[in-house]
Amino acid sequence: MKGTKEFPQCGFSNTVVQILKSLNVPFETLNILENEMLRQGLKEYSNWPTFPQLYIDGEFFGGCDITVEAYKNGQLQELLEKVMCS
Ligand SMILES: N[C@@H](CCC(=O)N[C@@H](CS)C(=O)NCC(=O)O)C(=O)O
Repeated sequence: MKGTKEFPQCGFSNTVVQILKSLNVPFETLNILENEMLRQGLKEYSNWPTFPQLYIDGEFFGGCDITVEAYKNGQLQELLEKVMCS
């Protein structure tokens, strides 16, 4: 993401952080603004051109829009429950 969970530096990144915090799930963040190699490398790895990028259980889930949509329709909560209980 851009910034950290303590100090998001972009509104899109902040939105995803707030969703994860509201769901009370453990998560870590990496600040791509501090690492240009990570910034470019993650875009290639996920084949996704922007940040934030949410990974759940090591798998790319989506950016901000996808996360918000999945949160609203309950799919995000469902997936997180599955992953946390496995
Ligand atoms: N629609 C995107 C919004 C995120 C976005 O547009 N991020 C831009 C601007 S903060 C970005 O990461 N651009 C590539 C870059 O800065 O390397 C989403 O759903 O995540």
